[in-house]
Amino acid sequence: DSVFASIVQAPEDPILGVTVAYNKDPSPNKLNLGVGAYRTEEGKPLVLNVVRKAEQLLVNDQSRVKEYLPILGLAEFNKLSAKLILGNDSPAIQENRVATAQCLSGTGSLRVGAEFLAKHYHQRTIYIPQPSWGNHVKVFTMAGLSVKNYRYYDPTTRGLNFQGLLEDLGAAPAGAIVLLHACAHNPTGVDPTVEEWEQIRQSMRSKGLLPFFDSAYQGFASGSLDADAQPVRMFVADGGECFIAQSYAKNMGLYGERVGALSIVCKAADVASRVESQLKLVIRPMYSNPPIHGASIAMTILKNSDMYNEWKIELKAMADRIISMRKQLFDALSAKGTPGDWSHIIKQIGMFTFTGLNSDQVAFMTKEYHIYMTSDGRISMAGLSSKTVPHLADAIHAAVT
Ligand SMILES: Cc1ncc(COP(=O)(O)O)c(CNOCC(=O)O)c1O
Repeated sequence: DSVFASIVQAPEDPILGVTVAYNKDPSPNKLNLGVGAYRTEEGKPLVLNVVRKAEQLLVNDQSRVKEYLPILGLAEFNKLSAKLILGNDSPAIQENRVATAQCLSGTGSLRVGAEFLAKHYHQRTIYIPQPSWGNHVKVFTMAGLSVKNYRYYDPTTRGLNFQGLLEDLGAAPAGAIVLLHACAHNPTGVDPTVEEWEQIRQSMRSKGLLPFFDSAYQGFASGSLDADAQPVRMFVADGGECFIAQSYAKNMGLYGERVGALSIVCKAADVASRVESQLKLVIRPMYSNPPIHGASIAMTILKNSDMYNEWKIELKAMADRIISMRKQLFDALSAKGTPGDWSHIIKQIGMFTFTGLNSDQVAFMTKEYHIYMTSDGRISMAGLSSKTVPHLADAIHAAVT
């Protein structure tokens, strides 16, 4: 018999498995609020107009070939990605202190950064928020880091457990790596305020903790690329070092193109160039070099000011639609007099609302109302439309009364 006869069936991914269950449901009014992918008011995936335009330019450009990219990817894409998150006037960029590699979207950027740290950094412990994106633990563990948690979400206030966060980071060993969601925390939608970020920065720098920013939603939380990059820029402004993983999946809608970048901000230019050379040794045996198409689309948009501005308008429209879904859901529950305080729905930001519904209530909503969402009570607001808000409000109302 097969040499793999003893292999057992793996469980479905907690997030992607929701879509598998949704697809199997024959109900006409089923609603998928699971995976964090933007949907229009009509419930359809969105390809940004500016992305279509960029693709058209690429297709029409007869000079383009399909040669291998360098190990670190498209150099101009890397420069433009660093500028996007660090700001055009970033001293770190001007002083050539940033090593950037085009990676396979956010996940690939996190993984390459983790493998680099496991190979070159003296501390192998990474602290991630409790809760965090479900894939974080696996990405870092697979890279050989040991994962610990720092308190982040307070279920009683459905807000930030700021004291717990400071205590846990204060108790971390000197030099420990700390994963920080740059904006729009997944799954809670709870972000520190600017003042709280400043306190976090001071505390981390005083202990020499190494920040690893995960920026998967820049521009998606507030609608402003600069506002959503503020926390990252505060840390980089102090001259310290940090890792930044960027994803263009959500804010450019390039999900399946796997477009992202890892930037390592170093204290000196010669360090950055040596770090960059070592990044190549991590990437070469992993996937050799990154895919050309998606990064070419992103680069075309980022380098052309008209297209960049068009992108900003479309990005804000997506963020605004999500914010209006928050308001509509909150208003619908208020109108129904649904028991409980639902103000967190409009206080939280980004793609997700951490409803506070428990797994039994989620299971009830799936069974009775065909609402598909992760069992931790997270709903992707992008999956809602004005037409479907009443159905969700009915389900939540029934689940809590
Ligand atoms: C915080 C965070 N980091 C990184 C990523 C990585 O995304 P990608 O590798 O697609 O760029 C994601 C994407 N999340 O996927 C949607 C969901 O949670 O339902 C993310 O949320």
